[in-house]
Amino acid sequence: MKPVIALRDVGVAYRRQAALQHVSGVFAHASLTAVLGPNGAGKSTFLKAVLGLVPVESGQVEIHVARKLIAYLPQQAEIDRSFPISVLDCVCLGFWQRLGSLGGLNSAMREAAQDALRAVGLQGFEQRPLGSLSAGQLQRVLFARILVQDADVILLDEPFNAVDARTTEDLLALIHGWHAQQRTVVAVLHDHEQVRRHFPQTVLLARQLVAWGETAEVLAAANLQRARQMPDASNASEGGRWPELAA
Ligand SMILES: Nc1ncnc2c1ncn2[C@@H]1O[C@H](COP(=O)(O)OP(=O)(O)OP(=O)(O)O)[C@@H](O)[C@H]1O
Repeated sequence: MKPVIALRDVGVAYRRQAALQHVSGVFAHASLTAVLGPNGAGKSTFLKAVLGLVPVESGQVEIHVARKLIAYLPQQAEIDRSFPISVLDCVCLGFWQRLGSLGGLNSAMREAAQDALRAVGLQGFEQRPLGSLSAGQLQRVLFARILVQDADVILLDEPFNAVDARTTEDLLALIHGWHAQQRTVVAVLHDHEQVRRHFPQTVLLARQLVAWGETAEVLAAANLQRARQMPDASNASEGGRWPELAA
């Protein structure tokens, strides 16, 4: 399979403190990959390094797709929900990279944004201010924005955080839809069982790369044990899944 993104011995540091070291691997075209690891393992940093949002201190990130064809969903905590914008306008931001700063929205785009809101179950929410939404509704809006973005590569940072089971199922269905359309999807997640069920490939991080490949092999007990031994990994992720599954 054609590589879309390749990392070669990538390292990232914040104020000289290493957050990621020696990460090498390839995302193949149309792959569906989870990024797992304990809190502080460098998962968000990994996505940001791929996107060029943090400088790599060593190694290289090779991107074999136009930057405007990469969509990114940051963690909800990084999104300014007080920004005075309607739900429809927020979805329309997904067109921005195609339009550039001077392009205008046309009626076809507004219709596509409405279709996207329908697809995520938020018909009728068009004029609601973003700040009035629940966490799950906001995540649906952000998925609608990715739908209109029509990206080849989609990077999601903890897309199911603070989202209920029903919304998670709906959003997982969208992810499977993107995968079926031959898009390359990478998601930072915490729920190992969910990863085993839905994500064929996994990157397991613990400040360094523990393993990258087929999910069943990556999530072998020995690898989970190695990830757990990362300094500070005792702060078990979501429901204590690290100790429970690594045993
Ligand atoms: N902007 C920053 N400045 C300084 N240190 C940072 C910054 N961002 C992250 N770090 C540190 O880098 C390390 C990796 O952080 P990162 O957010 O990538 O981990 P993570 O695996 O995504 O964690 P979590 O599961 O808690 O979201 C942590 O020790 C974190 O404190």
